[in-house]
Amino acid sequence: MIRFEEVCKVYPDGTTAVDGLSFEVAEGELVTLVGPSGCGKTTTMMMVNRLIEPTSGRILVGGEDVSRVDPVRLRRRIGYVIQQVGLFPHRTVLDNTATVPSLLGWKRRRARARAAELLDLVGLDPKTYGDRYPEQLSGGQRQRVGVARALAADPPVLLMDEPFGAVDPVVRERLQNEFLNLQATVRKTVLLVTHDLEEAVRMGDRIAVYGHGRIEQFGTPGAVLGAPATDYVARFVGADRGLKRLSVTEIDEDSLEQPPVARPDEPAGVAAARLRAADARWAVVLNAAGDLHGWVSAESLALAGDRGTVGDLTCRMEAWVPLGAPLKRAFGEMLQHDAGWVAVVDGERFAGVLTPAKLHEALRRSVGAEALGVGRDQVEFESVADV
Ligand SMILES: Nc1ncnc2c1ncn2[C@@H]1O[C@H](COP(=O)(O)OP(=O)(O)OP(=O)(O)O)[C@@H](O)[C@H]1O
Repeated sequence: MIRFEEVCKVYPDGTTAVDGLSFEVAEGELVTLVGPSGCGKTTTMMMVNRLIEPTSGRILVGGEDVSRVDPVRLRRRIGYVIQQVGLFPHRTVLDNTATVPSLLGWKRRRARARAAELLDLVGLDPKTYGDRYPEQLSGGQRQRVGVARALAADPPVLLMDEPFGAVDPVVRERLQNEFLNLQATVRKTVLLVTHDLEEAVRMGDRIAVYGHGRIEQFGTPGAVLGAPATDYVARFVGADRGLKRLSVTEIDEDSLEQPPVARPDEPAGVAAARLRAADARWAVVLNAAGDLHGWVSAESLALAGDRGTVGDLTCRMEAWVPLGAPLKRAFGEMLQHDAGWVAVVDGERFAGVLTPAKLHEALRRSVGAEALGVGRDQVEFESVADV
């Protein structure tokens, strides 16, 4: 969808900002460009919408050489989100959002209706915020308007230059997650520039790690963190890449342990005997459909003796995560609840539990698989007991 072919940019003063760049962003893919300050990320991005012209090489968008498209028309087809947002101070939020549809000649009513729809999509109630001016918004809200405006004319391509750079880390993480949810629906082809590796890893389907004017490695976040292609990339991703991998490795069903199970309507004594025989200290409580009710300790079952059912003694499950969530989230839940394990659910269905040992095993498996360049499903590893 976006294709760079041997693109170079040398500024008039002789600075080579981009040096023979070739890569592709597939339709619906989000690629992050990450690297230290001054390595050519912004130059790369601005050549796509012709705010900067390359010295040599070609850039294609949707198969069309951008140098043959009128720049103004081109920019209306490409959403652009920048750190400073660049909202018009004297226009309301609604009018700011409707900018591109209006320029494209949409009728005023249609443009404003579309803008309201987009504000809603980025989490700003158009009735509350639509008539405000940019200065009456928080930094995070302004960024959301920036995203809404870029999406208003439904461009297939979105360029984002440090889009979440101007807000504090907490708001930043929230905006990143909101954007990822949005992207799951709108599926734009996105090129996102950042100097923050965490952001690149969290947001990108693939990451391009920039050295000076060149891509040092282009691959999935897992591959870049797990198997840095060069010393430069290894230094850039840093020694704590194992920890960063927690953010990109998903919890899968194979990584889970299956603890003993009890039913809510079961007599406490029956469950107690079963747990004793299995030498287990607790069981998960599931209903007949396999949905998670909570957990019960062997101790409370033993104390109850012949009185009552498992359901009476069931405790709420505080620490749980959905299947497919990153390992980092499971780790966070364990720490937050001071728990030795965390339940994993697939919708309502209980899928298993993740223990620290299983978490470690899953992490090792994903690092090993990426380093060998083989799919995770093709790899068999020793179990925790063998380690
Ligand atoms: N108009 C210009 N004239 C000369 N050199 C320039 C010009 N614009 C940028 N450069 C140089 O080109 C190189 C790449 O700049 P660019 O802005 O693309 O980097 P970047 O990776 O986006 O950096 P940052 O993260 O700091 O924004 C830098 O060395 C910069 O000084």
